[in-house]
Amino acid sequence: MYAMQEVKGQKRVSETLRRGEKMEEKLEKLKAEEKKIGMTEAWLRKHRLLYTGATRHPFIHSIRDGTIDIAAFKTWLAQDYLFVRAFVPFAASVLIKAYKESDDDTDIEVILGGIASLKDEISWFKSEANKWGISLSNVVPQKPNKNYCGLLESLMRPEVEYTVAITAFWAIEAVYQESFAHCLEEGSQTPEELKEACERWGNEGFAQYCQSLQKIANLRLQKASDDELKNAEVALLSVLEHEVEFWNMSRASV
Ligand SMILES: Cc1ncc(CO)c(N)n1
Repeated sequence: MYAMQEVKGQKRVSETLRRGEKMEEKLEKLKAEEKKIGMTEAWLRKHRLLYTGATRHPFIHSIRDGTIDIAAFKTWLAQDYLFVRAFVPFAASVLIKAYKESDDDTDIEVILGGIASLKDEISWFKSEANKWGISLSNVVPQKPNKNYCGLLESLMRPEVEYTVAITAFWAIEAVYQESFAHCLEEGSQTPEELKEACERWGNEGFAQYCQSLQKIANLRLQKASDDELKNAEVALLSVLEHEVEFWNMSRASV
């Protein structure tokens, strides 16, 4: 009898918590509408500290001020090569979701453009590794890399909605864009031999591609259900956390 009451009590508590979460999502949506900004911008404001942690990491600062230990850069390069290889099937899964769920043809074109440049990116990783004397065939993924690839795997599942997947996709690309663009800004002292790497993600074309992804995500989020909104916000936070861990991993290797 007592146990039954307790179960009912717990149910009530979790129901109340769920309602609270739903109200919070609605509030965020209203705030975004009021400020005439997209949902993604509203979330980046809400989670500013974490976003700054991912885009202004000490690893990035050390590239920008020229104090980077080249061993850390080499670790990052080798590990990111593995990450990008795992990112390709994730991007393909987003493409499939866009084909099935989007009513806007241009979504496919933006995502396809991203996939096409991944082919070029993989070639770049190979020649860059060659330049630094790294053999990519013997690289073992480190724990934070495995965890991040695990997140990609989970987001590839068919039951993950397009809105959630495209939000994560945008966030993954945007973190690199913001991080590496920072290394090329005026006053930066990025070593000459690292500039090409920074250019890959810090260039204007990549910035525009990220904006296109963000626009798609915002349009989808505007029409999303409370559940989708919640899942998309959680996916965004997971991406940011994994990005921080990825930088930490690269820096800790020296
Ligand atoms: C860890 C990581 N995040 C984002 C990108 C952008 O594609 C990348 N190459 N690697």
